[in-house]
Amino acid sequence: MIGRICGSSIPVARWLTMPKVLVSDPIDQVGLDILSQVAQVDVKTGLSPSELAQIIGEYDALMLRSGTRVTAEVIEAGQKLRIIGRAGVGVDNVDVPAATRRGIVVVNSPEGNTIAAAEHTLAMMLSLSRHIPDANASTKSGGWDRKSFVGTEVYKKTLGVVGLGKIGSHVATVAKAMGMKLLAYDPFISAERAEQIGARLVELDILFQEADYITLHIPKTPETANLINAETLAKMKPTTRIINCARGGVINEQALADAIAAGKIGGAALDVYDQEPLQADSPLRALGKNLILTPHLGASTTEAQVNVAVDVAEQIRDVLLGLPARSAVNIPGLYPDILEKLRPYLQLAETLGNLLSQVAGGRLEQLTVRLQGELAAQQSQPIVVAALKGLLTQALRERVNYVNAMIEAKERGIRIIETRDESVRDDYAGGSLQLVATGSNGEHRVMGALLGDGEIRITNVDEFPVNVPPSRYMLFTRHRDMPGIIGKIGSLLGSFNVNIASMQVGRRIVRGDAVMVLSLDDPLPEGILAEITKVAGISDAYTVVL
Ligand SMILES: NC(=O)C1=CN([C@@H]2O[C@H](COP(=O)(O)OP(=O)(O)OC[C@H]3O[C@@H](n4cnc5c(N)ncnc54)[C@H](O)[C@@H]3O)[C@@H](O)[C@H]2O)C=CC1
Ligand SMILES: O=C(O)C(=O)COP(=O)(O)O
Repeated sequence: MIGRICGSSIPVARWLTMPKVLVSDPIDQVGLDILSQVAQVDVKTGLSPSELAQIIGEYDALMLRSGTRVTAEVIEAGQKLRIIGRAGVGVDNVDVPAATRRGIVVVNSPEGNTIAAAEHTLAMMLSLSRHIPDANASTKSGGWDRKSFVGTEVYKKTLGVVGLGKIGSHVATVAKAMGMKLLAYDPFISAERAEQIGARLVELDILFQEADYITLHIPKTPETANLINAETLAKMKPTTRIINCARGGVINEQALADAIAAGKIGGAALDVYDQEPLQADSPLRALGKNLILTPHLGASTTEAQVNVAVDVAEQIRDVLLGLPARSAVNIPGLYPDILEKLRPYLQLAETLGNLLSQVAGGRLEQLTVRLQGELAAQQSQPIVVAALKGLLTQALRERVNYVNAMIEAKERGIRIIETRDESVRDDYAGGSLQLVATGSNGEHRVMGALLGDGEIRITNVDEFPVNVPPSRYMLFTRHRDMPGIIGKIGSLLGSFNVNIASMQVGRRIVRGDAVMVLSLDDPLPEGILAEITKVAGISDAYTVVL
C-alpha cells in the first residue's frame, strides 16, 4: 500500500524541507498524525527487505511493526536514518547491532500492547481447553455435535509461565484469579517477585514435568531458540497444552506437530511462528482440533494499536526535534530522566573527551574515566558514553553519537576503564571529571568541572592546573616559565590579527615547566603555529577546536 500523509496545516515550503518518515507496517492514524506534525510521512507496507533498501535512503526515520525486516543491507542503505521506531515490544526483526554501529537509535513501546498480548494468551488457553474454534466451525457448518468437543477446566490446573515479565506476569495474575496453580521459570526474576504474583519459581525441567498448561512469554534469543523441542516435549505430560504468543522459533514446530499427532502432547495454541507468514506447507497446518493457529494477533486490539502508535510516534517526533527518546533499546542507561539530570555532566564529559583527543593526539589505546568527589555518586555509564563521543568526534564527526560511541570505541580497540574516587575534595561542589588517554603519544590527561551555574571549567591539562572555560578555538603551549614569554606570544598573535579572548598559565613551580592556555576569537591562521614554536622557551604548541 502506498500513500503519503500530508500535514494539513503546514505551508508547502516548510513541508518540502521537513524530515521524511517511512511507515512500513499498518500504524494507527493517531500515530501518523503525530508524525505529520514534524515530518513528511509515507506509508508503504508489504515491502521486502530489498524493496525497503531501495527507498530507505531518502528517509530520516522508519516506523514499523513485526511485518518489516530491517536487515543490515537496509541499515546500510538508510544513510539518512536517525531513528527506527518499533510500534511494539520485540525488535528481533531489526538488525539492532547494525543500527547501533551506524548511530541509529532504535526505540520500541515496551508496555503498549502488554494487556492485548496477555488477553490473547488467555483466550488461546481457554479456546484450547474447550475446543471453541472447532466447535464454532462445526456448528456454523450445520452440525450440533455435543460429544466431540468435551473440554477440560483450567480451575485447579497448573500453569507453567516461561518468562515472568510484563505479559507473563499479567497472564499469571489472571490465571491465579481463575483458580490455577502457578509455576514460573525466569532466570532474571527473583523468587520474591514470583511469590508476589503467586507463582513458585522452579527449574525449567520441573515446570515441563508438572505443568498442565505451559505459556511462553520470552524473547527469541540464542538461549530460548528451540526451547520446546522433541527432548523437552518428551518431559511433559501427554495432556499438557502449550501456548505461544511470544516469539516463533522458541518452539521446534516439526517436533510439536509430531508430538500432537502422536498423542504425546495434549495440544497447542500458537500466535507466532519461526517464519512469518506461516508457510503453506508447514506441518502445523495439517493438524486437527488440538491445535489452534492465529496470525500474530497478540497485539491486534484497537487499544494496543493506539498505545504503541502514540508511544513510538512521539519518540520519533522527539528524536527528529533533537530531543531524547524514552524507550531506546540501544543506548545504554540513557533514559530521559537520567539524561536531564546528567545533561551538564554529559556536556562536560563530551567537551573533555574532545579536548583530550587533541591534547593526546596519535592512536588511542585506552581511556580512563575518573568520576571524582560528588560526581562519583552519579550513574557513570552515560558519562563514559559522552566522553567517548567527545573523544571520537574529531575522527568521526557527526557519525559518532551516544548510540554508537561505545561500539565505535571498542571496534578501534580502545580499552575503557571507569573509576570513581569520592574522596577527592576540590573546589567544585558537583565534583570533577578526569579523563586519561594512553596511546602512541604516551599518557595525557585533562580534568574539568562544573561551576555553580553549570558552566564548564577546564581545570587541568596534563599535570598543569588551569581554570579556563572551553571555547571554540584554543591554543595550548608548553614552555619554560620565564619573564616575557607571555608577552611574546601575545605580540606574535597580535601581529597576525588574532584576538585573544582569555589567556592563562598553569605551572607547578616558578620558572619550571608550564602550560599556557589561550581562548581565541578566531581560528589560528596558517603558519602561525610554526612561528610560535620558534619563540625561545616554547617546547610545544598546538591548537584545539571544540
Ligand atoms: N504475539 C504478539 O503479538 C506479541 C508478542 N510479544 C512478545 O512477547 C515476549 C514477552 O514480551 P514482554 O513480556 O513485554 O517482555 P518482557 O521483557 O517484559 O519479559 C520477557 C521476560 O522473559 C525473561 N527471559 C528472558 N530470557 C529468558 C529465558 N532464557 N528463560 C526464561 N525467561 C527468560 C525475561 O527475564 C523477562 O522477564 C516478547 O518476545 C515480545 O516480543 C509481545 C507483544 C505482542
Ligand atoms: O510487540 C511485539 O513484540 C509483537 O510481536 C507485536 O507484533 P505486531 O506489532 O502486532 O506486528
